[in-house]
Amino acid sequence: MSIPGLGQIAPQPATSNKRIILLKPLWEYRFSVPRNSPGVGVRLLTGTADRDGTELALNRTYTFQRTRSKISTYQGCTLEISGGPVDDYVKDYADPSDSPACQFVNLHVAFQEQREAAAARQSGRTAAQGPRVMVCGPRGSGKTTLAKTLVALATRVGGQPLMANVDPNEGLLSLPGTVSAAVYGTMMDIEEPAGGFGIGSTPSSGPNAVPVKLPIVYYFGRERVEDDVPHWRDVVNKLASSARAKLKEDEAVRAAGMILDTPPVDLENEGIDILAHAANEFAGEYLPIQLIMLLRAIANCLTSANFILVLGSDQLVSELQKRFAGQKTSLGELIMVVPLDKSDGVVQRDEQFMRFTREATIKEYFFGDSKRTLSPSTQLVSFDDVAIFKAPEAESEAYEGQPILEPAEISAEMSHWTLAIMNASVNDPPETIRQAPVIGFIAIADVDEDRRRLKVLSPVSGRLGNKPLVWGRWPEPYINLLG
Ligand SMILES: Nc1ncnc2c1ncn2[C@@H]1O[C@H](COP(=O)(O)OP(=O)(O)OP(=O)(O)O)[C@@H](O)[C@H]1O
Repeated sequence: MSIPGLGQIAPQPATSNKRIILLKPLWEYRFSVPRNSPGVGVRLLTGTADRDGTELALNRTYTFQRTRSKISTYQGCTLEISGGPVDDYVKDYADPSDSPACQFVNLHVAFQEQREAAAARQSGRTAAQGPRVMVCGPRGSGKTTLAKTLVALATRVGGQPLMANVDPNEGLLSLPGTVSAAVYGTMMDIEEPAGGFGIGSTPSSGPNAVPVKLPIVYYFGRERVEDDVPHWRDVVNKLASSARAKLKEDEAVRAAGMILDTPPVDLENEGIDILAHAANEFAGEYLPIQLIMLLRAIANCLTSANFILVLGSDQLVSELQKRFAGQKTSLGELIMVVPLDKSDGVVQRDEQFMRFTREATIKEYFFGDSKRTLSPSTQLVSFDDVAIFKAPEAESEAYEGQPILEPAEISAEMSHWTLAIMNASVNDPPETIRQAPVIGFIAIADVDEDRRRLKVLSPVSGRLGNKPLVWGRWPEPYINLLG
């Protein structure tokens, strides 16, 4: 029996859009999946291949959605590509040593030697420390890709490195607007858009294809470091002490070391001359220089980075070399500034794409994705039963150069914003609340000012009343999550 109307649809001929591509050693299959595409399927038929360092299993079809990335191979491989639409091409290298991947793998080998030496020394009485690597460069130079690759290669040989991110523009295992760190002791989920660095790799009430990672997250609530440098420094300091504690207490993590992803450094507009000025000449005025100082602060506070990798900027290399030449870490190691080529495959992601990605990440946090459906709880909460804080505007009198929090007046303006739930008590001083780790996020679905009630979307059920919520200024409130 057929349902009236539906039985009359003519069967569609099955079309196959499968193609086979061959990659020689160090070639890349580069792809960009448009946002309305159901995804591109990639199946490894022969050889070995990886996405940013994490290997593909043989004969399994991986589906990549809303991402721009690459599949690389060290030994050569054959791939079957299906689905789409997708913009893609094969990047060949007449001389494989021209591929930036060669530099990356050489770096990994050097770090691995340091890790093995650290592990060997650890069996004695000395608590040895693996490499602490800071990745920096201009916007869109491939920083996150390199950091991800180094972490993936380390975990492939059994290491458990600590990955930290202090660029609030893209969250690591968290929503944008945060800084975070996590130990990577297991493989990454390469199918998720961020390739193992996304929110889909964290614990949730749904099933996970690969073991989840447990990040420590601090809330910045701004897009760029320059939007509130003092607060960014505070949260980075907090993250640094958490990272230090982890490296101290866990021998496996200490031996594997740390990889740190940093915000983009923009030198182009100011020029290298400015960089020669002394620190007191540029207080707050020249952001690029300020950023370099901040990078240095990170290097110092995150247990002394002993390698600074610089992607695609000779200017930044020379500036950092000047600043760090001959300097040693607190452990007495020389700080090495290593210049690296930027891959020509790195995609410049425009604001529209980034906005779409942010929206999709927030949606995924509450509702899951195609592999894992989550059911957030919807709660009606009285204005009197929640404590929401926000930072005063930098220009306001309450700010006075110091970032503090003040109780926020609940109004319709809050609709569709995502708020951070802080691991603190509502009675704690504002500074403690602002610098507390984040437990999770809620979204304000609706504000009923007449009845003084909020409609809140939360990943788990349970009262919100005893935890302070912080309302940042970014990411923007553009989604109506309940449709
Ligand atoms: N060789 C490559 N081929 C294709 N895509 C690539 C390649 N390398 C990097 N990408 C993609 O380019 C985009 C930007 O790379 P990445 O995030 O590593 O740069 P970034 O320097 O960290 O960016 P930002 O400055 O915005 O933080 C990502 O989508 C990444 O997957």
